[in-house]
Amino acid sequence: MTSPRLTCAGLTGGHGTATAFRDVDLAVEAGSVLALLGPNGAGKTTLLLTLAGLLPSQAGAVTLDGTRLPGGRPTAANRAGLVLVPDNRCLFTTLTVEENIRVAARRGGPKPAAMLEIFPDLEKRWSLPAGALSGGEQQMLALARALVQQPRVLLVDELSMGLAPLVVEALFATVRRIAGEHGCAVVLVEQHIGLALGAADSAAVLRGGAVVLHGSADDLSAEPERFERAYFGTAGSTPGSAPGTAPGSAPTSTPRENG
Ligand SMILES: Nc1ncnc2c1ncn2[C@@H]1O[C@H](COP(=O)(O)OP(=O)(O)OP(=O)(O)O)[C@@H](O)[C@H]1O
Repeated sequence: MTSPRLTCAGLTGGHGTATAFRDVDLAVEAGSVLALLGPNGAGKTTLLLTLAGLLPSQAGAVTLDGTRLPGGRPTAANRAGLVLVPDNRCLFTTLTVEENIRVAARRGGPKPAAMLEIFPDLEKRWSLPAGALSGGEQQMLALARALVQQPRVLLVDELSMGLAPLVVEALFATVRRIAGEHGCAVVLVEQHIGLALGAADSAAVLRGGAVVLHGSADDLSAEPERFERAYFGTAGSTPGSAPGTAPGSAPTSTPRENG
């Protein structure tokens, strides 16, 4: 039996001595997408930064293909194949699109132009500074910079931030393609619940630093009331925040509700 591409077990972390999330167990298979959802301040970004080694964990372990990663060591995590696309995209705004990808590329890896196969819209922007791109194009460039590193695990924070839903939908389709064709495991931290569940294989809801619901994306989409209870901690509904109609919502397994 093969181990999942990425796991965390009993992972607890935060900022300094303050704990932002605790006892998180997750597993993501190669080629699949996990959506990490939850209200503001739930601890999603802090968890993602801890998985990427940018913050030290307070307890627990992260493994990649069965090998434990040293906590709090971003370079080691990156060398092992973990690549983070942060919510601020981290582009060099005065460098061209091509230069942005080139500085991220690894020796012996794909050439920057190979990224045009996945992001053809960047071709007409190839020689422009990244700062001159639209928000959606900048997000494509951020993903291209990640992909040129041939990630085994792609961690994406708030892909949808500041973008129109149609642009987000296209980007999620690209992320799905990246997972499928490149066989990497993807963790998406997202506020856009419906679109994220539509793009993901599995999802976890983090609230108050704890995973309160975890299951297949189809199952979570099929049970909006249960999802909202977990997400908001109440039985009430908030228009526009419920998971949208994810495709293929037939249940395949029962979502796990924790508290
Ligand atoms: N740099 C920091 N220093 C200290 N505490 C922080 C820092 N960043 C975040 N926190 C705290 O950690 C907790 C979790 O924040 P985090 O940003 O991980 O949540 P989130 O679920 O990503 O929220 P959002 O969806 O609003 O981005 C919050 O209580 C927040 O105030």
